[in-house]
Amino acid sequence: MEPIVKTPGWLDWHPAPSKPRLQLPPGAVDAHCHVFGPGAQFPFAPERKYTPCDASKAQLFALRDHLGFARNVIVQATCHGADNSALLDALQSSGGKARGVVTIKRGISDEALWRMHEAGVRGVRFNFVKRLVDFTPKDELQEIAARIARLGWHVVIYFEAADLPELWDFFTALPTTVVVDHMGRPDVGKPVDGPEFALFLKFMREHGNVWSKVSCPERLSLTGPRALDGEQNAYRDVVPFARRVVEEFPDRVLWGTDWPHPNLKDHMPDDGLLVDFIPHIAPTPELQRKLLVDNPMRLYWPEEAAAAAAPQ
Ligand SMILES: O=C(O)c1cc(C(=O)O)oc(=O)c1
Repeated sequence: MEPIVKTPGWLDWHPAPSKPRLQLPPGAVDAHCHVFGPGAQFPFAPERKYTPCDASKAQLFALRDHLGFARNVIVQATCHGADNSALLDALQSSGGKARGVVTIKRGISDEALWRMHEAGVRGVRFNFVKRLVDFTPKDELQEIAARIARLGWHVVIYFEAADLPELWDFFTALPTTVVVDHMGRPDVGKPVDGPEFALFLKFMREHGNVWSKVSCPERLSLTGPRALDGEQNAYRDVVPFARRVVEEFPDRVLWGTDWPHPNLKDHMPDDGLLVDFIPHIAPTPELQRKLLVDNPMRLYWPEEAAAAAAPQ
């Protein structure tokens, strides 16, 4: 087999993340993270736009325990295309502590979908970020959305803020819960009260089925400071955007580490300090509990969330 060569300039995940100062609420969920390979066992997709380092399920579960999370939601990374084997293997090894979001093509059989459901899959990801994927026709995505809606799954969408106007009609016609990755990548150099972010807030306000991950400050920040060397006030330029979303839509927000942080160009954050970013955007224990426990449990482990809410 050919040796696997990482994309030039690739940054590997932080080798020794700190212990967060924030004590996470019991049952906290890291609701956006990935596994990469290992490439020798689960080859990367031929159509991929980058070749990452390996980031295995064991390494992900070790990070979960180190940071104090109880569960993970593993999202199919684009470097694996529509081959979800590494993700499904991770779900099956998680002892019920991980659920997943896959990428699929229209030819998939009902039986394959059902096997994914049994492994813990609860969503599909539609990606519109051009540097990551080739274009998929909207009619194919609509067909997939209609099929997975019947399983009670949701659609995760990844796009950049400038593309929201063009994608609006497609997104607002989706028949499921819709979860936006990384707040739709706002340009945080623009004002939080400006028209671009106002459109995103309107998207959430007018559509009660739209949720947002308030994740990836390390990707969105233009001025830092970086979550390194004990910095407790990292990525200050992202805070007003994420806090606005958390405060206006406290029951429709999720948070995740985004480990192992694909395609970061200038630094790799300390994941412990990323956790310490959370109180800046969700300042009260109640907001933190919704963001980290109640909301992800309702979406990914609804049977447990319902049982916990039922009168004894
Ligand atoms: O911005 C990115 O580069 C990125 C890539 C991927 C992926 O390749 O799946 O996932 C993410 O959540 C973010």
